[in-house]
Formats: sequence, C-alpha cells, structure tokens
Amino acid sequence: MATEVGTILSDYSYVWGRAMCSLFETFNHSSEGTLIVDRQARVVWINEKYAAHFGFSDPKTAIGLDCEAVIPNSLMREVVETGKPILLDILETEHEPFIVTRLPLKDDSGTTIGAIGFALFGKLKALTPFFSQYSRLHAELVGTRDALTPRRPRYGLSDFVGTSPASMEVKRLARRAAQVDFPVLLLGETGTGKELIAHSIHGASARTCKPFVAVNIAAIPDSLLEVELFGAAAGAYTGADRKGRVGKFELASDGTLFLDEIGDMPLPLQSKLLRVLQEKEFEPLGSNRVVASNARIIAATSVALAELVAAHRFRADLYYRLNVLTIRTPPLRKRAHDIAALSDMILDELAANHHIGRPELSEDALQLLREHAWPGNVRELRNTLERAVLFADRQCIDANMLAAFVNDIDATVAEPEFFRKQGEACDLVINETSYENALRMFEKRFLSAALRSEDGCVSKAAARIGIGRATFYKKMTALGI
Ligand SMILES: Nc1ncnc2c1ncn2[C@@H]1O[C@H](COP(=O)(O)OP(=O)(O)OP(=O)(O)O)[C@@H](O)[C@H]1O
Repeated sequence: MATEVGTILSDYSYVWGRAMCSLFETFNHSSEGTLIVDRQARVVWINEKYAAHFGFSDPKTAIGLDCEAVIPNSLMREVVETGKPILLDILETEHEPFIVTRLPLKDDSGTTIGAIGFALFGKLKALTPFFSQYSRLHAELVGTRDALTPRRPRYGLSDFVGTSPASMEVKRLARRAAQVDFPVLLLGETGTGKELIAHSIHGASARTCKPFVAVNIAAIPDSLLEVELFGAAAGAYTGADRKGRVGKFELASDGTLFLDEIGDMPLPLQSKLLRVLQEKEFEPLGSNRVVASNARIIAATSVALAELVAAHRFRADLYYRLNVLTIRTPPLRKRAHDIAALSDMILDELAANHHIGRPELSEDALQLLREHAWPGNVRELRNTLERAVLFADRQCIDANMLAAFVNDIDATVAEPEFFRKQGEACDLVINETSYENALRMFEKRFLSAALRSEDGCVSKAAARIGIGRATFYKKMTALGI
C-alpha cells in the first residue's frame, strides 16, 4: 500500500493535478462561497451557498451576469484586468463582511482568462478574540517602547556647569563613579543637580545603552511604592490597574535605577531593597515569580541619612550598602563663583526656548544673585531668571529690575517678622498683582522659607509646616521653587 502511494506521488504531473483539485475542493467546501468569472468578469460558475447569500436561490440564474450585478463591491474585474491576485481582503456585503481571496485564472500560455474568488471566512465576530489579543499585544509593545524611549540619560557631565573647586570635585567623583559599578549615594539640598549627576554617571558608564529609570520616593504615597518599585502580579492588589504591573526595578534591569529621596523609603521596603542589592533578585507583589535585576542603584537624598540611621528610621546595613561612593552636591550659596556661568547657561537656554534676543545681566544684577541664599538652589535660580526675562522689556537686566523677582522669596518663617517685613511691600503687591498672584507669591515665600529653615531638606520642611512631602513636591514644581 505504502509503495503504491509512493509510486503515485512520484508522478509529478499527477501530484500537481491532485493538489490543484484538492485545493479547490477544500476551499470550495470549507469556505463561505466560490465564484469564477471569465475574461469579461462575467459569472461563469458560483456555488449554491454563495449564490444564496446574494439572493440567487438557483445559482444558474447568476451565470452570464457581470460580477458586480451578483456581488456588489466585487473586485474580480480588477483581478481579470491586472492579472494579479488580491490575496486577502474584506468584502463588505449587505449582511456581514467576508474575508476573501481573489486569484487570476490563467491558461497554459499564462494569459489571464478569468478569475476565481473564495469567501474564506464569514464570521468575523469569531475573530474578535484574536484581533483583541493582537491589539492588546500591539498596544503593550507600543507602550513599552514609549516607556523606554525617554529613559535614555538626558544629561551628560558637560551639562553640569561650574568651575568652583566644589563643582570640580563633584565632576571628578562622577567620572570616577561612571568607571565602576558600585552603588552611588548623592547628598545635597534640593535643586543642587543630584538628578543631573545621576543621568551623567549613567551616560558615561558602560550601561549607557540600557535604560535609566528615575523614581522620586518622596513623591509617591507609601502604599503605592512597593508596586511602583517591584511590580505586582495580576490581581495582587486593588489599585486601578488589576492587570499586574512591571516595576521600576525590572524596567531598569541591566541599566540604572535612580532612587531620589531614598531617606523617605519606609522601613519594610528598605529590607526588600537591601535584599535586591545583595541577591540581585526580588519577587513582585503577590507573585511567586522571582525576577532577576542587575540594576545599578544611584540613590539621592537631601536629608542627613546618618541622622536617620541614628534615629532608627533608616536601616544601618542598607546605609552602608548604599554609601560606597558618596558625592556631595554643594548648595549654590556655597559656590557663588559658579553663579555667573550658571546664569549664562540659563539665559542662553531661555533665549533659545522663547525665541527672544539673548538677555544680559548687569554687574550689579550678578552681584545681587551672588548674595542671595537660594534655598531652592539652581532650580530656583533658573526660575527667577526666567520670570525676570519674561517680564523685563529690556535686553539688559539690572539689579533694580531683578530685585522684584529675587526679593519675593526673601522671607523668613517667623510670622510677626514676616508680616512686618512685608509691610512696605504690601502696597506694591496690591498695586501690581491680582489676588491670585498675591496668594501664589505668599505660598512661594512661605514654602521657600520653610525649605531654607531646614537647609533645603524637603521632608523636614514639609513636616515643619504640616503638609505631606508629596504635596510639598507638587507645590514646588507648580510654583517653580
Ligand atoms: N551645576 C548645574 N549645572 C547646570 N544645571 C544645573 C546644575 N545643578 C542643577 N541644575 C539644574 O537645576 C535643576 C534642578 O536640578 P536637579 O533636578 O538635578 O536637582 P536635584 O538635586 O535632583 O533636586 P531634588 O532634590 O529637588 O530632586 C535642573 O534643571 C538642572 O538641570
């Protein structure tokens, strides 16, 4: 029997003929319909099922008619005229759409003598799970690509402006940190460039082509932090996203994870972080899956971590693990020498971003900037210059013009003094600004003063005035502190 089949299948033209027949029989039998047209696109053959679908109870009554008279929207004429197949298409019909394929019919010399069409599939709804699965996977792919795109480092070391000895030391240590693969601890007040340095270290390191992922721990409520960092299995928590979530540790794998305001990390999570640093793996919330993470940690804080350790609010073993390579970003008031270069850089950027002529600062304006305390450091300097540039209608900004923008943050927290100090300025505010602006100004002064009173430490400043640190951060961003 096997030899018989083998003999038959060795006959080349027989096999070809059989294949053609089987192909036609299978399509004709299993599909929703078959149609054959001649060189003029007139129907020469149609099966019963397909004819019935278009209202011809007897298929013979459709023979000889133009294909479009039988099947509105038919493209069989195009196939006959071009001799080219339309392998996959959707044919809209009065009842339901069909997935169709249309092939030219050729004679032995290769001349197109007609066309044959099959309606392969009619129940498009049955394909919905397939399409939604495809769409979901596609959306996930796009989302992941988007999520990874901005994770490239935004800054390089040359973006860290400053030639004061303190700034040069920061750059030297950052270069050193880029050459090794240990954790880095960045210490410094808010706005002193810790994130900029973290980006630069990553950008100059061997991990530069891998993701850079930043998390501001102080800005995320404690209850969401574990999921944010370590991810969660589907249905593991009752948040809006029940589908499960990939955590930042996994996203940063092989790259760099920048943990800003590490001092705000709750103690239970500190243990989990320590374990990742030691064992290079972790379990997402509610999952038995062990995820490997080789992310390099760069942590930053504006609080004195050693004090938190002494107060048992930060694990000593984690502190020692993180404190391998420490870089201190100095406050702006301690490197007044850098203010001219920083202001130059900021004014260049402002001119380019706002499409205005490059503003200049007079010498007395620069002196004013050098004498200011800058509780919000470089971020605050940028914001002050931006407002001065946008409000001043002259190319050269002098100390007089600048004073209005610098002074409005020159307040202390002591209440009676605050009001007494503002006594003369009050009229000025009422004359020149709206109620809303005045409130903003007050809020900005108040938060800046709180920050300054706590040496630029956001957590302490927030605690001192009785608001959450996440709220404090939001307000800082909104008010440009
Ligand atoms: N030395 C510097 N040269 C140029 N730009 C700087 C410098 N230091 C800070 N900046 C700029 O100041 C702004 C704040 O810097 P960055 O976010 O890095 O500070 P940070 O210390 O991480 O602040 P926070 O603790 O509030 O997160 C950014 O726009 C940054 O580019």
